[in-house]
Parts: sequence; C-alpha cells; structure tokens
Amino acid sequence: MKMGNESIVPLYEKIWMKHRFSRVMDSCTLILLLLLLCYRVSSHTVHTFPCFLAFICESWFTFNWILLINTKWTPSYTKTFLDRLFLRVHELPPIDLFVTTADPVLEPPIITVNTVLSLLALDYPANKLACYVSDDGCSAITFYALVEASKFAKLWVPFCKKYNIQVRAPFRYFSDHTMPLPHNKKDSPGFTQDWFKMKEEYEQLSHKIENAAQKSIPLVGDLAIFSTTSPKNHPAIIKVLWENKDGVSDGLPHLIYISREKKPQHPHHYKAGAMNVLTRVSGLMTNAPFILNVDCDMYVNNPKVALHGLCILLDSKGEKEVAFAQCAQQFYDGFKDDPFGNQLVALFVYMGAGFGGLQGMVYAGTNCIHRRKVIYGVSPHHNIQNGKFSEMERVFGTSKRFVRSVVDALEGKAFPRNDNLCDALEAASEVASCRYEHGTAWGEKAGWMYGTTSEDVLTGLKIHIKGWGSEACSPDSVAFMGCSPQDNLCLMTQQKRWAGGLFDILISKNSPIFGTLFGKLQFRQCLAYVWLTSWALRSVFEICYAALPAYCIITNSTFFPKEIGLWIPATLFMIYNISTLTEYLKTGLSIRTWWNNHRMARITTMNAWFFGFLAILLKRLRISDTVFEVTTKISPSSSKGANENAGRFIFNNSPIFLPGTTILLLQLTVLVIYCLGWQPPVRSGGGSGVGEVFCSAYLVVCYWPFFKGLFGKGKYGIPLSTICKSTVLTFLFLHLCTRTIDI
Ligand SMILES: O=c1ccn([C@@H]2O[C@H](COP(=O)(O)OP(=O)(O)O[C@H]3O[C@H](CO)[C@@H](O)[C@H](O)[C@H]3O)[C@@H](O)[C@H]2O)c(=O)[nH]1
Ligand SMILES: [Mn+2]
Repeated sequence: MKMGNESIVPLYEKIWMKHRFSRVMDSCTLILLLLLLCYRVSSHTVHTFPCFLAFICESWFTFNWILLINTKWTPSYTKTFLDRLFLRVHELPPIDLFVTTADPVLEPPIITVNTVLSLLALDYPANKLACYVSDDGCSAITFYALVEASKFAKLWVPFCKKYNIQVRAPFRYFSDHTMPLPHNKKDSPGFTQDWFKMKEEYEQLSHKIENAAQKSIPLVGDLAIFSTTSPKNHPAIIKVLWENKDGVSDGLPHLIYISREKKPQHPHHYKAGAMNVLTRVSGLMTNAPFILNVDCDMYVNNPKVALHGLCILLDSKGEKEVAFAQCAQQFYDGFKDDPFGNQLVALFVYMGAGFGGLQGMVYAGTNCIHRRKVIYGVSPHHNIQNGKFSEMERVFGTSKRFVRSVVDALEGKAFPRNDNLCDALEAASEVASCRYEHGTAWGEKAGWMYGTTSEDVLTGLKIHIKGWGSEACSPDSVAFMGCSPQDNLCLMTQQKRWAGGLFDILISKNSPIFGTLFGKLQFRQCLAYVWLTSWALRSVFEICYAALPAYCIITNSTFFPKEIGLWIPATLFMIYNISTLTEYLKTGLSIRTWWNNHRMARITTMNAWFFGFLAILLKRLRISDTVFEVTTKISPSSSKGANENAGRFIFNNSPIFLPGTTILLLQLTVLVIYCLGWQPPVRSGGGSGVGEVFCSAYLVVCYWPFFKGLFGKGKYGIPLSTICKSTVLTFLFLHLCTRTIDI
C-alpha cells in the first residue's frame, strides 16, 4: 500500500463467522417448536387444562427462541492490527483507568492491589495514563494497601517492562512458583536475580496487607482521616497516592484514591454512582478522551489491551460509529467442568459474537474502553454547538471547573497538563459530594445510568439508542481475567441481581422496545436486548412447565400430543441437546461442562431468576427496593489447596432454594405415585404416560445437587426449615390437583 494513505488503512477488521451447523440446528428447533404449537392449536386436546398451560409456556419458549436465533444468526469478531496503529497515530491519546471496589471483606484489598498493579504496568506511555480507584467501602485497609502497592509498583512496573512479562498481576505471575524464562533472552543473567527479588518484595507486600487486615492498623498520619469515618457516613476522601510529576513516559502513571462522600439519607446508586464520581473527578484531573474501566478483580492479562482497544476506537470508521470496545469476561481458577455454570464461556462465544454482528456488543460493566464524550451523552453525528453554560450546568452540575472540562472533552481539546494534580483536589471534593448530583442529569442523561442493578447493560443500551455502535475487542491472548463466583450461593445472588436488573430495564421507560420505536436502536439489536432483558420472565414459564408433568401424573392426564404427535417434542428434545452439545464441543468444552451448564441453567432459572423477577415486582409495587449485593471474591491465599468438596453445592436458609426443593420433592412424590399405581382412572383425553414420567425423571436428574442436599450435613444439606416448607407446598399442590379431579 502507498504511504500517505495511512488514514484509509483500517486498524481493525470485522470478521464474520460461519456457524452453519448452529444455524441449521437452531432453525430445525424453531420449526419443531412451531409444529408443536400448530399441533396444539389444531388438536382439540388444547381445551384440557394441562394442554392449555403447555401451549402458553411453549409459546413463550418459541418467542424466546426466535429472539435467540436472531441474536446468534450473524456472529462476528474483530481482528485488530496493532502494527498499523503506529502508522496512523503518531501520539497516543491519554486514557483514564477506573477501578471500583466496595467492600474490603468481600473484595480483599490484595485483589484490588493486583488489578491496580496490572493497570499501572500496561504497555502504554505512563504519562498518558491515570489510575483512579473508587472505594465505596471507605476502608483504611484498602487505602493502606494502595499506598504500599504504589511503592511496590516502582519496582514492579520497570521489571515487567524490562523483561516483557506477560501477566502483570503479581499474584498470578508468581502463582506457579517456578521461574519462567524471560522473553528477552539477552537479559537473562540479571533476570534470575531480579525475579527472586520481585517475588520476595511481593510476598512482603501481601504480608503487610494481610497483617493490616487481621490486626487493625493504627490510624495515624495519612490514615488518621479514617478514624472518624464509617462506610456509609463519611466526607469525600480524595488522595493523590502517586503523581507522575515530570510526565515521564517510562515512569509510573498517576494513582488516585477516591472514596466519595456518603450520607445515610442520600441514595448513592451503588456502582453506577461510583462510576459517575470517577468520571467527574478524573474530568477535573486528567480529562482523558478514553476511559478504561474494570471491576476490582479483573486484572489485565494482556498488557497490550489498551492498544488493541484503540485500534477499534481510533480507526477512521470506528471513530465515527463505535462508542466503546468491550472485551470478554474470562475467569481464572474455575473448577473443572464448570460445576456451577458460571464461567460463561459458551455464552460469550455464541451470544457475545452474535451481538457483535448486530449493532454491537453489550456493555458488560468491566473490561471496556469508553469514549468520554459518549459518556457525557453525545450522539454519533453531532455538531458541538457551544451549548450555553447555564444549560450545561443543569446537566452536569454547578462546578464551573468541571463544566469547563466537559466542554473541552466534547470539543476534543487536548487537556492542558495540570502542573499539579493536587490543584484540583478542592474541586474534586465538590464533585464527589453526595449532594452534587441533586437536580442534575447524572444517571439519567449523563454518565452511568441509575435505576437498575444492571447499570452496565442499561448504560450500553442508552448509548446504542443514540445510534452508536460498539465492538467486541478480542485480542489473541485473553485481555482480562477475573474471579467468578466461588460457590452456588454467590452465584445465585449474582444471577438474581442480573436477571432482576435486566428485567427492570425491559419494563422501564428505557426499554429497548421504546428505543427502537422512538430512538435509533436497530430492530434486530432491539430483539437481542429483549432476549437479554427477559431472562427473569422465563422463570415463570419454566416453573409452570416443571409443574406440568407432576400435575399430569397426579391427575392421570397428559400434556403431550398423542401417538405420532409425541414425536414432535421427542425430536425437539434430541435436536436441542445435540446442537447445544456440538456447540460446546466445538468451543473445546467437555461433555460434562455442557451437562453441568444445562443443569445449572434449569436451577438458576427457576430459583435465582425467579427471585430476581419477584424482587422487581416488589420494587414496582413500592414494597421494597432492590440492592446491589456484591459478589464475594476469594483472596489468592485462601483459594490454595482446592479441597475435594470444591464445586459441591452448599445451602443456607435463603428462600431462594425453596422453588428448587419444592420442584424436586414434587417430582419424587409423583414418581412414587406412578410406580405404586396410585393414579386415579383415566377420564377423558388420555392418561399420563412415558412422556410425563420422562420429564419428571429428567427434572430429578437436573436437581441432583438438591437431591444430595436433602441428605447432606451442615452447609451441604438443605436446612430442615426449607425442607419443611417445601413439603407443605408439595402437599398443597397435591391437594389442589386432586381437587380438580373431583370437579
Ligand atoms: O455499591 C457498590 C457496589 C459494587 N461496586 C463495584 O461493582 C463491581 C462489580 O460488582 P460485583 O459484585 O463483582 O458484581 P458482578 O456480578 O461480578 O459484576 C458484573 O455485573 C455488574 C452488574 O450487575 C457489573 O456492574 C459488573 O461490571 C459486572 O462485572 C465491583 O468492582 C464492586 O466493587 C461498587 O463500586 N459500589
Ligand atoms: Mn465480579
């Protein structure tokens, strides 16, 4: 190619995948579903209660399947050309790095520290980076850990860059205890020495942090301020922990600690609130045009990730169309065969790529690079008319200095390097106060969106509604790695929050449906969003469907088509399983993983998603509000030595296990009834048969972890109170079913 044409050379390419097999199988499934519905409508048995209920549920499943096929149909991924980036860009733009942490116990500071270290060591000019850590826990330990980490970073970052270390989160780098070979062979002699030194330094750092967490540290000096704070009631605390004063590109990036002001009576909007404070404070201090944000456990696994992201965002086409570049969420130390189905690998491969082929990948809350101006609410083909200052104040609040920074960001003006970050501290405290957003458009039109516990998807959706696209960024070596929920309790809490939060979006004024009708959300993207945000609704239909075979066995009726018609659901079941299994195998996952994921899908849907659904109902009825329950992250030291019980189900008193336990007891009961021949005589329309028994047995197999829980001890057993409640519910159901026979 000719020189001088650099701006035309694309920096990334979208590659369309051909999932032909999936398409064929998914279409077959759809045809069978439609056949089943037609059969039900045309046959007169639809008048019986079970057939009618089955028809309703199957209609939903079919609708849902159409949404799913639509999402999966045109998958794509992006390939980024790093080598071309430097042809096109002579000076890299600044990037602000955001990390959020909320609780020093659920999120051990050593994890946050590792994430921060991996960010500070990014392969990127250090004078173009600034790392902002938001601590919603207002924890002296987190603060102390970050201060110590910034000292360690002075050794760690040069070490990583000198030897081109790939994994720059020390706890992962040192986790296998063997010394890897340096990538840069000629430096080897010094490497061994340096490696041992670094390892020792890191061990000291983690001991210091661990000690601080165990014995309370004296709150003197910089920590004195924490002696009067409590996590939910304290003034804004903003400290510049490290400033790259001379602006040297091979030094350390700025590191800033922020704990926004909290008052008991002020809503703080959880993570979205924290992100908005980060946006404003960084706007005052560095105002970078790009923002890379991660959760506290998502360390950088590929130090070039920022460059890959910029290939997409600085590309001449991307510049006009792409609002953000989202990397997949991948997790380290997952259990073998994914017993809890929380690794989400197949989900990202098939559904993620599907979104990628439409208007764009959803924003997943972490591992994402945003354009700052888009966060401020700009539309794609906008002309910046210099809005009146007073108008800007209504949207962005009354800090003059901040509003000026917004104007700069919108106009794409380079930020005049602050001689001194501390100059901005006073203004920063103002924008981090809990009253600042009062009467502004934060969380509504600007910044991260409020009103749902899935703030990430809502924020991304509103960006798509403006007409922006987005891209998945998937460099060859995994971009980020994080900590997945470690047991089924954490998983249930997380899934409940997700499903509830997503459903909240669907029925709000920000619903994707309105987005298509009144905004610029593309139709197919809208359907994909409806698929995503209707997870919670699915639970209702699935629970009804699970009760159907039990009802039929008790009343000796059937909800299946008769004779030849029975082949439709039977083939459907087979095709569905073959096609999903093939997808897993193609992705390199095991048969066990496939089964575990499918079993878990039934369990999470009927338990966690159902409670997510209920939570939103209660919220809409103004009975109780939803809260963001933080997922526990396992600290690296405690995860060592996986025991034989890892991956085993545990239970507690939470009502979340009630639906599952009841469904299991119910199926066991009806299987006994069937085997003992205690069913009433068949009346009209045919009695229950192999179909119903198969469904019941299948559910028992899906709920096998619960079955073991019936007999388990301690935390491995379902609490007696839950079993009692479920037994009562089971008998109530039995009673109601037998009543319908008498009528
Ligand atoms: O009041 C809060 C609550 C949470 N967080 C932070 O939010 C992040 C995500 O919380 P986590 O408990 O890890 O939730 P996950 O379910 O693992 O997170 C996924 O789902 C969330 C939405 O439900 C998104 O915000 C996340 O980015 C996404 O990774 C963490 O860094 C927390 O520290 C806060 O800063 N303040
Ligand atoms: Mn998380």
